[in-house]
Amino acid sequence: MATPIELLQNEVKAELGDSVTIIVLGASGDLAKKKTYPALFGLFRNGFLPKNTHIVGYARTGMSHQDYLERITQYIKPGDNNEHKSKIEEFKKITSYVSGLYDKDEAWQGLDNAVKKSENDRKIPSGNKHRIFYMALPPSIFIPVAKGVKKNVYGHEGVNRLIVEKPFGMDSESSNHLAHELGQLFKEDEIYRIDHYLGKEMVKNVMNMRFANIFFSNVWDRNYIDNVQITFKEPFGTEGRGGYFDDFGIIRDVMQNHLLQVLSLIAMERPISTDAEAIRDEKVKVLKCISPISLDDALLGQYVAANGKPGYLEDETLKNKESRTPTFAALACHINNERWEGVPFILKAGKALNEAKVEVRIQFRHVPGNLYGGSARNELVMRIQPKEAVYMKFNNKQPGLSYQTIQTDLDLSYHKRYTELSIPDAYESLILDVLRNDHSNFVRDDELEAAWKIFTPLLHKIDGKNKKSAEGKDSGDDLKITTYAYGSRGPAELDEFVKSHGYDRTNAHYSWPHQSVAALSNKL
Ligand SMILES: NC(=O)C1=CN([C@@H]2O[C@H](COP(=O)(O)OP(=O)(O)OC[C@H]3O[C@@H](n4cnc5c(N)ncnc54)[C@H](OP(=O)(O)O)[C@@H]3O)[C@@H](O)[C@H]2O)C=CC1
Ligand SMILES: O=C1O[C@H](COP(=O)(O)O)[C@@H](O)[C@H](O)[C@H]1O
Repeated sequence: MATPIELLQNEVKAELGDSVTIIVLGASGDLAKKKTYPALFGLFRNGFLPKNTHIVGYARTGMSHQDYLERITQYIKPGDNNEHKSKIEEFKKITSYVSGLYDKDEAWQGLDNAVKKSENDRKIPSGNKHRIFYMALPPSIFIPVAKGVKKNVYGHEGVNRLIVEKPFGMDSESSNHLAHELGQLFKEDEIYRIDHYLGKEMVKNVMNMRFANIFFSNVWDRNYIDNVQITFKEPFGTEGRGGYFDDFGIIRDVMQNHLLQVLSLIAMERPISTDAEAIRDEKVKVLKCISPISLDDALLGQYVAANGKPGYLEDETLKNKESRTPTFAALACHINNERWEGVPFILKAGKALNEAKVEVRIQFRHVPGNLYGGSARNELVMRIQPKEAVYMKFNNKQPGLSYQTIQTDLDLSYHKRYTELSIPDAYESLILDVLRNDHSNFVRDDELEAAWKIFTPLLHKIDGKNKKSAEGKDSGDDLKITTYAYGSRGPAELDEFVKSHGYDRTNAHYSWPHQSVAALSNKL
């Protein structure tokens, strides 16, 4: 019987046979060196790339072959054994670099010639000359690059796939424009819009957890769940990325995409199958039930200097030194359907906070007529990072002579349970999905449209705050942006905000990971 790894390898083979050319556009950039090439190496090392693979890097920067190899391997984790080191050397042999412009047909033809030469050198038969284009580029050039590729480098003797990185537009209008332009050039099934959160282990686990466990199905609705929080916390600011970040803000950076994707997996109905379109159909349906976020449901903040760390406005790369762009937001989404009416889904995200953490926290209702008085509410938490875990806060008799009810947990911490496991990076998993032609973990065009509708009115208000009129007023005057200290838990108003949306910590004196049993008994 085939192992899980062999099954995946077989799926790649069924799709691409023995050959593919992967073309990394923007190969000189940050994403390419930090994520794309290390992920490609991971796939190569584990035998997922077809045996006749070549990777061509393309960008404007002139680089020697040696410089290119050094650049693309600098973020590959150094292995502790010779086999790993020799794999890196083998990996270097299957890649080359072409330098050229993004707006000249001759330059693209130069790339096409290099790809054709490589295909001929590898003696790839017609029909198997598959080409995968990975756009690791700034969004400002997505459309011209897609046009150049389609006109000059698109293959006619095999399949073509185009991987696009976020951001997919700035609002509904620009996103629809991008979708329209890409749609003129590539078929929807050739396009893979990456949201790397969909490649994270715990995010991929949401469907398995929800739909492979009977005990969740009957409690997964407004009758049992009081509120859901999806939280993203980073302990560092925008240092060095202020130029990019200021045009986007925290909502466009991680909420409209990463956190909303997680929300749709938690909230969607059961798909008719695990087929990509079935899953994406359900995600679109639930997104369409969410009303645009109102001002009353938003708490926005920007970090200020504290503990020797600079405030957002002190970031040297920031052009607008009076920027009102939020670096923190808590937003309550309301899903107007039979399952979720009255259950707020609170998205919270911030830079320069007190810790690194991404999690989903589902808080259940109080036990009606509880025999044990005011016991704490149950919570189911999916820790996405760091240290993947699923834990359930639940109430239990205090072990020993006491009859008290105490809050404790059922804890599935991956690093304790799966000690031999090394979880692949999200990008590795997603590029493998492209090779297997599985769109489940990629964003469909109508999903994007529905997602932008939820955020665009609020985003336009925020954008208005950065645009002052002649009288010095801004068009977002009714919108408050508060401050919080670098390294804090966020704005002081946050606890009140989540409380006002139902989050209740009465009698919850316990925090995960659990205290030792000895520590508990000492407290008796
Ligand atoms: N960096 C990261 O960690 C993440 C990035 N992303 C997304 O990935 C994509 C790429 O990001 P990243 O690698 O950081 O981007 P970079 O700014 O590093 O750009 C990638 C390459 O594009 C070329 N380039 C940059 N600016 C321009 C321009 N104005 N006109 C033409 N070419 C330009 C440069 O190559 P050359 O000049 O050599 O042609 C550069 O090396 C973006 O869409 C980003 O949002 C998503 C998640 C994380
Ligand atoms: O897309 C983005 O995500 C990162 C966070 O990704 P993670 O995998 O490290 O959780 C975020 O830092 C960045 O601002 C944003 O553009």
